[in-house]
Amino acid sequence: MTNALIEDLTWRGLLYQQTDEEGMAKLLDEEKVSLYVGVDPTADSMHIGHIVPMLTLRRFQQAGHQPVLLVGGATGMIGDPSGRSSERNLLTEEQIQHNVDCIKGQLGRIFDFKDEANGAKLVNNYDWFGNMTTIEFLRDYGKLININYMLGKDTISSRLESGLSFTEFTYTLIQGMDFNHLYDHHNVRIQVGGSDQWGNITTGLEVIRKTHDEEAKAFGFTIPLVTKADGTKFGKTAGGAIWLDGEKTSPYEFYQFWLNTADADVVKYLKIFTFLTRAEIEALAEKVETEAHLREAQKTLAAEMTKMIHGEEGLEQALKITAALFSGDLKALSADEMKVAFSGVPSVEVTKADTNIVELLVEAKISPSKRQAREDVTNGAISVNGEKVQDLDYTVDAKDRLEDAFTIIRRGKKKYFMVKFS
Ligand SMILES: N[C@@H](Cc1ccc(O)cc1)C(=O)O
Repeated sequence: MTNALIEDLTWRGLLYQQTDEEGMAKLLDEEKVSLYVGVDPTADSMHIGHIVPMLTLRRFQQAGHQPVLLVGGATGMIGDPSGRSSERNLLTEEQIQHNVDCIKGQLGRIFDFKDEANGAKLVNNYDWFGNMTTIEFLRDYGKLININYMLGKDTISSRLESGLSFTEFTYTLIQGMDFNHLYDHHNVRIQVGGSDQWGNITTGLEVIRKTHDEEAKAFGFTIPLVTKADGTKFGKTAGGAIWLDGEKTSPYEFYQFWLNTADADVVKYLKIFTFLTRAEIEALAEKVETEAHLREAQKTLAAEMTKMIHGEEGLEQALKITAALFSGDLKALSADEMKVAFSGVPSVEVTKADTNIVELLVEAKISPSKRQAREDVTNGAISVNGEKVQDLDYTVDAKDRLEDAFTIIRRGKKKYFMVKFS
């Protein structure tokens, strides 16, 4: 019998390396298990790369298994060298505590913590490392792992030339001890991680093997790196990473990020990121083939993701701003929404408070020359805060300042500029 969950994960392309494919499938057929994924609090928000293993765990939860989410209060203080070419800077304890709190809040948007049978559990590895002594660490755990074994790991060997501190070198053992701890105390049988976590996951299995008898059975698998068909890096825009925190990446920007997915990637992302069913995704895939210009798959992806992370309200705001920018009619937007809508547009500073529109266009380099600026105005190509301005003598002044701070100028159909007055 094939396991329906495994079949679904395979179809979604979520299984990369597995320590024991058959063993894990058998386990999942026989029992409801607990499984875990960890995240280090290196920032005060997760970004969309972090959520792929989380969403995968959520799929397990929907199938009746129990997710255990580890926030690395201890490991965050050490720094995982996996997938990094240089040593990390250490964060202070206060920063880490703050980050842990922020991340915990975000996990609530993805998981169900309430279900009596298999509600998600949250753990922090600082709870078992905070008071461990050096002697205990070296005698009880250091002895379990051979240096040669550790040097065999890509994440370690690849850093030997460029430099790797003893601190980061031990990271894999610390994470391995987590797996062992969760195995013993939370009955966790499977660890999931991004593709760079293979080395750390297998160290955990090694620790479990060494501290238990033959009967101990634990598994691990990694998830492939999310890629883009054009070869550029997924999840990054010119403005940086796409964060879950709405203050860092507004719901509108978040929505736009997904909406801009290429046709070549959109079906893959629907599988990885959404909880739409196979039939629903296949129907959308069909539309990418037959009526790609309608971008229904992208719109669905963007709506699903924005709703998941920012709720109905966030989605509504994103749709409202999107519609306003598309039609050029900004009147429906509040000053606050204007700020969100234009946070990504080029902002230019001008010095004079009250400026003739033509001069302003030139000074802010919105139009390339004075002649062009005049033409733009008379042709009706210029609007100020969404209102067309065709009068060459128009003065942009305090009445045009949104929140007393900025003015939105549009040139042509889609080019927006935020003008600030200094
Ligand atoms: N090392 C993982 C995070 C992690 C930390 C502790 C663990 O036990 C598991 C995973 C990462 O950097 O993504």
